[in-house]
Amino acid sequence: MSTGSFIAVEGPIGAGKTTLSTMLSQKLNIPLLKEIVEENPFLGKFYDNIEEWSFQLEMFFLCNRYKQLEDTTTKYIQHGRQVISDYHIYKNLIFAQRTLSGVKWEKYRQIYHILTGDLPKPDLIIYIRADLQTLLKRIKMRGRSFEQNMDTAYLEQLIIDYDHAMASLAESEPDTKIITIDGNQIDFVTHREQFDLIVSEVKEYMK
Ligand SMILES: Nc1ncnc2c1ncn2[C@@H]1O[C@H](COP(=O)(O)OP(=O)(O)OP(=O)(O)O)[C@@H](O)[C@H]1O
Ligand SMILES: Nc1nc(=O)c2ncn([C@H]3C[C@H](O)[C@@H](CO)O3)c2[nH]1
Repeated sequence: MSTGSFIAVEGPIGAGKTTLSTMLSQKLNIPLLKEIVEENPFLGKFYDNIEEWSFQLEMFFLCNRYKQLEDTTTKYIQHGRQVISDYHIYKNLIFAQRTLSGVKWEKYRQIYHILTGDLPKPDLIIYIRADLQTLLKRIKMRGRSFEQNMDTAYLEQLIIDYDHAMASLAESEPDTKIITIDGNQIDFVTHREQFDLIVSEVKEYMK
């Protein structure tokens, strides 16, 4: 596998992962793996009642991502082909450790490690950091109905959890390069030159 074969874009809800990974995929002509959102049967129920639906939702995300990454291995990674995804499998733990507790968390944690132990890890993570105001603004602008009454404390906690998770990944997977983008300041959607800077940085790493 060449350096930078597998790129993952990460960040809290509404940070711009899908937007940036789609733009990079088009610009660099790399296939894109996208999260399943609209077809997720538990997401709406989850936001109405987190306690009731969290286990089903976390398992759904985990199984979907497992399947996608398994396919990615055979289709792209084993053949040294580049691929970009709008998530890192580790995000399952970031969310699940907040939404699950007790026996359910323990069961989930064990299943997570069994399923993901041999999945491919990205060579490069692009981490979009953004503060609460920026995320709320983008979630509102995107307008998915089930996200409009999201508890701000949940989102605020996720922002902190993401910072911890990225620091932990940097330590546990030192071979993975992490590029951190300040999503409050850098607007790669409306300022083309800011997107071009990200592209240069990614290309530099992929050499
Ligand atoms: N840098 C940016 N500047 C302005 N608007 C942006 C920027 N990035 C994303 N957006 C807008 O914010 C909204 C959320 O972006 P996007 O769907 O890419 O986020 P996401 O991180 O993939 O979200 P989720 O975690 O829900 O999957 C979209 O409407 C998108 O057009
Ligand atoms: N609980 C929970 N666990 C996950 O693994 C997870 N991944 C994404 N999401 C939520 C965020 C957006 O609303 C929407 C689209 O990303 O789905 C998740 N929620």
